[in-house]
Amino acid sequence: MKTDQTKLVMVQDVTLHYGRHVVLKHVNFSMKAGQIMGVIGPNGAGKTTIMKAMLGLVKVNQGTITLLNERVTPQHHAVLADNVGALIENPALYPFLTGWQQLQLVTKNESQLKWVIAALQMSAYIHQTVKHYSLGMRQKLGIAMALVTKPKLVILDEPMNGLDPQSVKLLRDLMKRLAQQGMAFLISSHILSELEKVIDTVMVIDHGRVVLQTAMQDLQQNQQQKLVLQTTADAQALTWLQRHHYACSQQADGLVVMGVTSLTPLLAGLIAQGVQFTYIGEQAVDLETILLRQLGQSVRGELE
Ligand SMILES: Nc1ncnc2c1ncn2[C@@H]1O[C@H](COP(=O)(O)OP(=O)(O)OP(=O)(O)O)[C@@H](O)[C@H]1O
Repeated sequence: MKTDQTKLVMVQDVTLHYGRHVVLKHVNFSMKAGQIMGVIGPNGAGKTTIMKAMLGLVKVNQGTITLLNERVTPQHHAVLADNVGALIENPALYPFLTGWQQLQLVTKNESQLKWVIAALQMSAYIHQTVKHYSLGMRQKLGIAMALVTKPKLVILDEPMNGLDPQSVKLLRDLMKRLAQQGMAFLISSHILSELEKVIDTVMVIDHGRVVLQTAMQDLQQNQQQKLVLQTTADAQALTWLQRHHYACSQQADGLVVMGVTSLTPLLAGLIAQGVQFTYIGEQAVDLETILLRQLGQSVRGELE
């Protein structure tokens, strides 16, 4: 697989309506090889619909979608066959086939089949008929069908559905490895805490509009650092910090101090007061909190 950095996918000004209901409104984004983009948004926001449009499963009313510079529409989608793997909603599986036989519907290449079965740790049940599979086993098989040919782009709608924590980690690590080899992923999920461990770019859709699209690194860097201190004398420490103009508050996990750029004067000052530390750390800010803050700011920005 080539790690081509040029645009793999371009979605330009896509608008789509079902009857009078406008489901996607002027959606624009692009993806390149090796990118892992997360799509998040409330129920009914349009996440599945944009994925379906990219797969030529629904017709857009305005705008264009291209993959490797070729247009994708319900009538014109040859480029998808060799380059895209997808799992949208529930995997379409034949109950009386075995997992192996299902995978063979996608490819007969034995080394690819063996690779994906080992990568997703499915060998214990791959020769059982699918009607005996649990929800998580079916989901893994659906993911395996999307990955087996190592396509350039993999689209996964809620891939963590029904997976146990071990399988979630397995999938996450696998996606990261494949992305390093150049495979691009577009993934939707409601489990933000899981998504943030794997994606490098996040796109938030709300009411059919892209309301935020940003690199995770930028999102995290823009956040103010928060220091958490647990001490033997919190009240005394708080008084000293406030007197020295630190923005701080007493919270459940300790004293939280915002925007600390240099630790030494703060620690030296408190130690001089006789305060002893039982814990010093950074407060982790999760994706949900960051996004809510960012979205709050952008909504405020629009109102102002
Ligand atoms: N075939 C259809 N005909 C009419 N309306 C549809 C159709 N498919 C989806 N919709 C509507 O389009 C909107 C977007 O649906 P979509 O499935 O893309 O949302 P989503 O963001 O994936 O939601 P969820 O998180 O619940 O999966 C919803 O209001 C839905 O009711």
